[in-house]
Amino acid sequence: MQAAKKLNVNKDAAVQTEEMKLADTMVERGRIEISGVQKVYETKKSRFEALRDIHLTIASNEFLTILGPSGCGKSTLLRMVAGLDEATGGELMLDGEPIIGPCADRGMVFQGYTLFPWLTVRENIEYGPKLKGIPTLVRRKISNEWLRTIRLESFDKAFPKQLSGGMKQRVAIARALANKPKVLLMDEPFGALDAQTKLEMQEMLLEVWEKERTTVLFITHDIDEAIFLSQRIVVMGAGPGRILKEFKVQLPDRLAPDVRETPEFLGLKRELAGLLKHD
Ligand SMILES: Nc1ncnc2c1ncn2[C@@H]1O[C@H](COP(=O)(O)OP(=O)(O)OP(=O)(O)O)[C@@H](O)[C@H]1O
Repeated sequence: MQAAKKLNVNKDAAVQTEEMKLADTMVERGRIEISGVQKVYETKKSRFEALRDIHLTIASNEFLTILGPSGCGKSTLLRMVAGLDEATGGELMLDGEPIIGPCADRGMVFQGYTLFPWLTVRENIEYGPKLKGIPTLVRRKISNEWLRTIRLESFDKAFPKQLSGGMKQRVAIARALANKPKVLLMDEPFGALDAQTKLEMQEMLLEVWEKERTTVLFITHDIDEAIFLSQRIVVMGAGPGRILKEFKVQLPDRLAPDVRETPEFLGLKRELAGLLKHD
């Protein structure tokens, strides 16, 4: 009887754990809703409409890229999602809550290197968890794992000035994700890198995203980069900034060495180039 009871208790606990796991996967984490957003820059003498009537929903765990020419308002939109800038019309929500300012639930990686120069690589990665009060040993485990993922284990004690551009951006990604944000916001993060390093970084980001499945909002004007990385691409046009069209990206095998030569990749590339040329 006792044994049966014990068994039952264990079974209940196991079922409970499974149910909790299931509930966890069902919770929407990192869903962004942008509804009718407008941005007007106004001074006493001038009025400039940077964004008009933007409607966009980014699903939980989605990798979405905004592609568009210089000045179409990509960064303005991303800054609003980050809570660094306010819309002059419309609404932005994260998981059903209005976005009213910056918060640790949105990690950011920009083109300019944004590491703390006075902290080592490991300290940069542990910065967010430390602010959250995570104990030293757990922080060490988190940073060890990230140092392995970004292949910089032997640079743990190095300072940002001792790193190459690509290495700095790897640390910036690790630092943003070590904090377990709901959303990762990336504004041309590889824009300043040489072509080869850029390709390596794109592959690393894809690997990390496959593992973490954080919602990513990525900004670029590089068509190849957008196709390689994204599940969906939203093309914006300028004057005023608005959404022109969106594309679902379906590639046979994204990490195959010849992915950029596949008919799917080249066909989409042609279509995107045509759209950007005619806007
Ligand atoms: N603070 C500001 N005051 C006035 N105009 C601004 C301000 N910030 C941005 N703009 C204008 O809004 C428009 C959109 O700028 P934004 O930086 O969002 O474009 P972008 O698509 O990200 O460009 P890029 O690819 O060159 O970074 C531009 O014409 C820019 O000049």
